[in-house]
Amino acid sequence: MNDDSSSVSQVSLLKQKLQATKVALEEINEDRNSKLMALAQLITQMSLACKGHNLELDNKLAKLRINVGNFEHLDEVLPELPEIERLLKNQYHLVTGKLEQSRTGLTNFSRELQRIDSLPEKLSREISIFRQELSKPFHSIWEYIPKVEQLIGYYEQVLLKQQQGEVLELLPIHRQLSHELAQLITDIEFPKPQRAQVLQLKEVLSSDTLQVEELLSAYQTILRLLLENIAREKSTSQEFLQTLNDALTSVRDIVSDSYSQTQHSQQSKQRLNLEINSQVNNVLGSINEIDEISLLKQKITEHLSALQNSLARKEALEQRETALLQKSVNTLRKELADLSAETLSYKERLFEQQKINQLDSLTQLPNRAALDERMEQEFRRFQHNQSTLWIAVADIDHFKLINDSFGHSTGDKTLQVIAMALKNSLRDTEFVARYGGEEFVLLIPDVSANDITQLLNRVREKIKNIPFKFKNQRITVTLSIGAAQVFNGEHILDTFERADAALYKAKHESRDRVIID
Ligand SMILES: Nc1nc2c(ncn2[C@@H]2O[C@H](COP(=O)(O)OP(=O)(O)OP(=O)(O)O)[C@@H](O)[C@H]2O)c(=O)[nH]1
Repeated sequence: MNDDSSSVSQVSLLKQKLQATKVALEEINEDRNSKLMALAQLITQMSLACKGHNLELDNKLAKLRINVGNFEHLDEVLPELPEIERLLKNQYHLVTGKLEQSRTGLTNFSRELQRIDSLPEKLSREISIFRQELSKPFHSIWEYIPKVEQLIGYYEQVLLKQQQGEVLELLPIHRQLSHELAQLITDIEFPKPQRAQVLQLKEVLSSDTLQVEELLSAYQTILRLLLENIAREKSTSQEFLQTLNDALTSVRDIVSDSYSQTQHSQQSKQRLNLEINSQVNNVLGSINEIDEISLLKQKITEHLSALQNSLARKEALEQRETALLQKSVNTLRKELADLSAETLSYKERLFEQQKINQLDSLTQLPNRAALDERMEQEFRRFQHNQSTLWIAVADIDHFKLINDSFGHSTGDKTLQVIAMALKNSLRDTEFVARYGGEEFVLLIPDVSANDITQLLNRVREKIKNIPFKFKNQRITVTLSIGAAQVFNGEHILDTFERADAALYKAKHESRDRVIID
């Protein structure tokens, strides 16, 4: 019994140990599985990181991911591993080679960047340090990418610097060109539809913030406008010449037609005249030869009838000739009337163009070309009549200040108002032109030396009293005027010089005054 009970207890002990071992084994299994799971996850992640470099490697890694995730097929993984390892090694060498190539590329590019002349010194130093860093090899793509970013950053800075350089670099020659162009378009007369655009261009060209691109584009626009005008003018002249040519051709045709018809009827007439003469001779012959009165009567009647017939033909011929002549004359008259209408309209257009060419587009006062013409006329009149003639040069005081304080377009409006006031303060026989900028020239005939100062001071006061109001500010605009009388024996251009010198004096004697030389 005792033996039996001890056997039972031994069996029970063994059972317990077995149970404990089973539990321990299960724990080991679980532990192994969880470690394998972690390993499988690591392999999966790593293989995913390698994806996309090499198709063969990708396939192997995909298979590996599936098999390590499934423990039952773990054995199938083992034979594949050496091949995967070989592919990975190859891939590693390939990537290292590529990285090395990229490093050389970056080094070359950074060296090129450093060669740029306008490279700021600070940037050049930064690139030198960058190049030193590039001397160490890259181990992974992750070292390469930031370097590329860095280099792109330097490149951007270089571009920015160059762009800024281009924008800011408005050389004195550009300023001079813009002023010359602004002056040029003031002197040229543009047709009405183009004027607003030209004034706008002038404003751009006079702006302090002018950019080179704006200057170039202004040149381009003005050139285009001028070419358009030339083409228009050319086609107007061509149209006129064409009409003239057509009219002359048809006149020539009419004249040559009527000439050949005249020739033809001249021959017919000669023939008829011969006929008539011979018929008259026949009558005379019959009178001489025939004595018997009844026979004579019969013969003469025959001759007279033939004569009548010839005369009727001659009359018909002459009527036809007159009718044709009338027709030719009518056609010629019509052609000439058309031509003269066309010539008149062309003359009017030319005259209009001439008038436009002599007007200043901003102020609508006569321009410098008109002034030259008028000066010559007045000078001739002065020489012929020995009358008096004055030249006055008037200049707005501190006009630049108006532009600078209130803008160029306010300056333009001021010029327009003053121009109108100047024009209205003169008599019809007197003349005012815009000489350029804020300068006007007056030609005043038939005024005595006593009256000229008073006259010009009246003009000066008139301008001074214009109630200008800019930006709610009451502004007084004044004029300085210099004047001189044309002397006997002096050329008018010398008088102009003296008037200009007098203006210079007025400017230096605190402005807003008239000085007579
Ligand atoms: N708005 C405008 N300004 C013009 C025009 N033509 C010339 N100007 C400006 O007129 C100004 C003339 O300046 P300055 O020659 O220094 O003469 P100012 O300021 O009148 O000074 P003083 O003549 O010495 O009293 C410049 O700023 C020119 O740009 C124009 O058609 N329109």
